[in-house]
Amino acid sequence: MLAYLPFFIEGEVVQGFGRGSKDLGCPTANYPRDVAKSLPSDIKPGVYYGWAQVDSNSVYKMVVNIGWCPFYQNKEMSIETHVLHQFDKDFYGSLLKICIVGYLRPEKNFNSLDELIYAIKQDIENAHKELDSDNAMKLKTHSFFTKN
Ligand SMILES: Cc1cc2nc3c(=O)[nH]c(=O)nc-3n(C[C@H](O)[C@H](O)[C@H](O)COP(=O)(O)O)c2cc1C
Ligand SMILES: Nc1ncnc2c1ncn2[C@@H]1O[C@H](COP(=O)(O)OP(=O)(O)O)[C@@H](O)[C@H]1O
Ligand SMILES: [Mg+2]
Repeated sequence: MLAYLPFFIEGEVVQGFGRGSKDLGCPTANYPRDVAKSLPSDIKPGVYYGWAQVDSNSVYKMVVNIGWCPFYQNKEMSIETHVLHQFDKDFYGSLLKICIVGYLRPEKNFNSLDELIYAIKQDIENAHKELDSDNAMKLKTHSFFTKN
């Protein structure tokens, strides 16, 4: 787990591996490699939940996967945020700010894509619940999201 939660990250949204996560109903906004490299070295890979803001727009709930995606065996660590909001269009090139509030589970390998999709659905449900707590709600209005 991140020893220092809440943890704040900001950076540009770039192209990922284009594995069609949109087809899975779960697009993930990827950060550039240098943002992943700047994370504390003792970070625990896994699935976290928190708040996300694209440019200076509204703050929404999110789930974020930090790690190597064992199902796909990525060579580099990535940070991928799925915002729990239906956007009208893509936002590549935008500034994405996230506040990581809590930890859900370790990254896992799966026997099939369907099992990965099911796990992500559970993560989204759990994130929704956790983020309704008073302590989590306080971070939604943190100055990180209001200052420019
Ligand atoms: C909430 C969430 C949980 C995830 N959990 C795992 C996991 O346990 N194992 C894994 O290999 N990948 C996991 N992933 C990452 C997916 O494999 C990843 O989003 C997919 O590779 C799409 O990558 P792309 O954006 O580069 O196309 C998770 C992604 C999200 C959003
Ligand atoms: N709710 C959402 N959460 C995250 N990204 C979204 C969302 N809706 C649209 N997008 C767009 O989809 C892109 C990610 O799609 P994805 O299939 O994961 O492709 P890539 O492999 O390039 O990351 C994001 O960069 C963003 O522009
Ligand atoms: Mg992605």
